[in-house]
Amino acid sequence: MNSTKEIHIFSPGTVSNVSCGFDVLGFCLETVGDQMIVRTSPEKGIRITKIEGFDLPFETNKNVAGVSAQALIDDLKPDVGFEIEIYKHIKPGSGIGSSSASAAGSVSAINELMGKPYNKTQLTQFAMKGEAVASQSEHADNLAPAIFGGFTLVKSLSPLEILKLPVPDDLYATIIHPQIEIKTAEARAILPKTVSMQQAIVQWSNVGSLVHALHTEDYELLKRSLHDAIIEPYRSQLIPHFNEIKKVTLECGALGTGISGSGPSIFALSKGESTAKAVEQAMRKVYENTTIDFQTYVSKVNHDGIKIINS
Ligand SMILES: Nc1ncnc2c1ncn2[C@@H]1O[C@H](COP(=O)(O)OP(=O)(O)OP(=O)(O)O)[C@@H](O)[C@H]1O
Ligand SMILES: N[C@@H](CCO)C(=O)O
Repeated sequence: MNSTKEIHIFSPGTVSNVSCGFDVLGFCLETVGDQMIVRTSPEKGIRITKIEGFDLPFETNKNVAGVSAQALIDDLKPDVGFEIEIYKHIKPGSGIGSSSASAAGSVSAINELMGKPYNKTQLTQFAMKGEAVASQSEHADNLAPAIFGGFTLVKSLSPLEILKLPVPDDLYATIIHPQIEIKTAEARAILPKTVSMQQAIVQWSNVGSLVHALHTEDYELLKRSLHDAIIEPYRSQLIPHFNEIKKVTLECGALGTGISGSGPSIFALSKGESTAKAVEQAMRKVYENTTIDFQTYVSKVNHDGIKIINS
């Protein structure tokens, strides 16, 4: 192949866990994400040639975009190499899938450039190699919604099986991101190694009913399912004013409020944009009375995942 081919993509942020579904549930955001440009090059291998937005490693074996891309080309053995440019808008360590956006983005872009030799599950598998570098554990609950779009459930990691779930039409997410960094690896290290039977029963009942609520567009059931009996009590201690934000957003009409991924971002789900915006104002008020810098977003759930801007 002689001529250079190039693709420009939007790689979305994602909310994983969704309260009750630690390491299995996630959904994709419409308005939050990175951009990436990937092009073929005659020189074989992967090179990260530009990173804008945040200070991240250029070394292919340290940047998740490079690790994922390398996993793909180790399998595909293409007769070209690839240059990757990352325009980062999602702060690393934010809890809205910063590392996943890069890991999912590089493999999806290369797949497009090479004529789609892999399906979405295979792309997720390659991207997991990158995600493992960031969080020191293999999990796919941010990658799956970034690659498949919508709500996803990671049914199993080995073999990797991902289910795409329906998204109720009027569902909106509100996110507040306090500008502190919580590394996924550290937020995992504080979790208990075992859970009680009583906690497990509550949790799997909530996961089951949340999935049913998505299928039936039952917002009231969704509300009764968005609870986390296991992880939240530990991780919420790392997030300033978490309990207050939870209280005011629920008072405003949010269906549920929880930690986005491993935090520090907090997400709420609401029925309707006007409630989601009221929830945003309620969240902002809590941090406006403190010295904490923050950003907020209101977003529909993105149905398609990674988007090709042009190629
Ligand atoms: N391309 C990249 N984008 C983001 N983070 C990267 C990238 N490459 C390497 N990293 C490293 O990954 C870590 C951030 O990943 P981490 O999983 O902790 O955060 P996150 O992706 O925002 O969180 P979450 O998965 O909870 O949404 C940082 O140490 C960062 O340096
Ligand atoms: N499920 C993961 C997502 C963070 O990447 C966790 O909560 O640790």
